[in-house]
Amino acid sequence: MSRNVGNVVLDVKGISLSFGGVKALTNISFDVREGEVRAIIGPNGAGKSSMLNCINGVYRPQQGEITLRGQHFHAMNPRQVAEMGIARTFQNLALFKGMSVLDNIMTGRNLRMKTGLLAQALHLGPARREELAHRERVERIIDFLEIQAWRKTPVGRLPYGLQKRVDLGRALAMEPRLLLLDEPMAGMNLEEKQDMCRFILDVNDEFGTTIVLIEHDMGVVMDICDRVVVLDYGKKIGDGTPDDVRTNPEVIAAYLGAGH
Ligand SMILES: Nc1ncnc2c1ncn2[C@@H]1O[C@H](COP(=O)(O)OP(=O)(O)OP(=O)(O)O)[C@@H](O)[C@H]1O
Repeated sequence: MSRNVGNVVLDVKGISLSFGGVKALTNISFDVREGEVRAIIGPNGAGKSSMLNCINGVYRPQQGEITLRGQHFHAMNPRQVAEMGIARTFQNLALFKGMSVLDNIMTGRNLRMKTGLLAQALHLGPARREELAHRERVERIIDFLEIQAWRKTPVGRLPYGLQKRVDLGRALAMEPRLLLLDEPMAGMNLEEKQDMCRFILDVNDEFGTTIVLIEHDMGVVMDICDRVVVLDYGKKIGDGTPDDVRTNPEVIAAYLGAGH
């Protein structure tokens, strides 16, 4: 991969997380560099989603620390993490099914809205102007993701692959510098996967967004990622380029053992 990768932006150090007796993550460390596409892979239950949830402030690990551009965010809630420029999409879509594509993506702008809800509801001058500016940005995202034809369609009526694209749009509306994608290709057919890969690479290329993604499809991981972290039973068993991890005996054993 010939991508321009810079300094470390996200530094995960010695993270351990348990739920009662279940150790979801044990002493996990890895870093993410500016501009790279980084994957987290591993068999089911390996701890991948838990790791993303630690990064975006949903879970508070019992041990370890995470820094974004040198700033600690151990005690931050998801909103504060989002304000630092981290957005994410979810494995199980969390869209408002009855709302249009446009309105769903608009919800991603909430974080950036300055006027209060009351002023917005009353369409007061500054609120109206602000809304128009947000609308413009959302329309640009809709163009970028090539979903103009469904702007007014309720999201629940769209095929699954398009819903995933809307979910990506909502995350992009937050103007993240670091984008976390939880299985962006899950449940998609080949064509939808190819489209999603193209959009992920375009986001990375055109907006310079750093991307961390969880993915089960090894072909996708090998094609679009610069470096890969491999988790198994909450432990890190591999970390390196796609070629490094593909030939790592521990990784091969974990996947064979899990029946992949
Ligand atoms: N909120 C929770 N409460 C209790 N246990 C949890 C919770 N979240 C995750 N776990 C446990 O932590 C471990 C790691 O789960 P996690 O969902 O992070 O794995 P994963 O690699 O994302 O799996 P999958 O590929 O199936 O999504 C599992 O044993 C899971 O049951």
